[in-house]
Amino acid sequence: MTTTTTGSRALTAPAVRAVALEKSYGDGDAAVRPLRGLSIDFDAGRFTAVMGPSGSGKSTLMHVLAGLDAPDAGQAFIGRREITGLPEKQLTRIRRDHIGFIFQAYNLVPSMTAEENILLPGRLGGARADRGLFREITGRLGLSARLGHRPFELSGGQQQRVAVARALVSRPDVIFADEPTGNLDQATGAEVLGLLRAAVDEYDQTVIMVTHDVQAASLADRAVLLADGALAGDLQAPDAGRLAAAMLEVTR
Ligand SMILES: Nc1ncnc2c1ncn2[C@@H]1O[C@H](COP(=O)(O)OP(=O)(O)OP(=O)(O)O)[C@@H](O)[C@H]1O
Repeated sequence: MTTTTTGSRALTAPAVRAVALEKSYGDGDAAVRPLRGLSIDFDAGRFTAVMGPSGSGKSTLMHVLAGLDAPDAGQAFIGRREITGLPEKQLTRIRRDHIGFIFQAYNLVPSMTAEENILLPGRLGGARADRGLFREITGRLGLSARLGHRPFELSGGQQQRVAVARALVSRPDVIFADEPTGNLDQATGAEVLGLLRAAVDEYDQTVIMVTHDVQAASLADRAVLLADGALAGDLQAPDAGRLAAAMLEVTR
């Protein structure tokens, strides 16, 4: 495995940390508790898959760790920095400078072209995009001919690829990906997973990816399993067979 460190990376291990996170929605009989005292560390420069049954709290965890949603109790850290309770302005800066997101709702700006959407995080931060990297990533994702299109002119899968490119071009310390291959054909999905793997191996970034796909998760260095808002499994160098067995165990 080749690992090139950038030298300027501000984060030290763990890159992301959750401490006793609690989150619930609604009241009384309608209440759901997607996070129930969840604690977990994600080491820097590693690719971790997050698996678990539907409703086990995976997306909620990602939103809380990325500072997009506040927990009811507990703490979330990006590097050494606690993000829980930070004012929105500081959270925005941390997200812009350190985090890339590939979420199920792609959050593309409707009035902007694919190219403008991809370059948006860098523009907000005043950083100049690396054009070579931009061309490589959009080329590998099959977006070169679509860069002038706005989101409504793109298919769901193309919009998802724009969101993937946007999360990668600014080379953030941490990439949170929630089902990043959900809408893609097998070949494009494999390309996305390859880019995420390369972000870790070649650029020392940290990737945390929610997936239901044991094949996709087997490309990760580690897989954690959630059940009922708590940690139910933790596998190093997971293979698809062990993952399928572990998933069966937690869905029982
Ligand atoms: N904003 C919200 N308001 C109310 N309930 C919510 C909200 N977000 C999530 N939930 C509920 O919290 C629970 C956990 O949801 P979450 O999306 O974290 O699960 P998940 O493991 O990602 O599921 P899936 O694999 O189906 O995407 C679910 O019961 C869901 O309906």
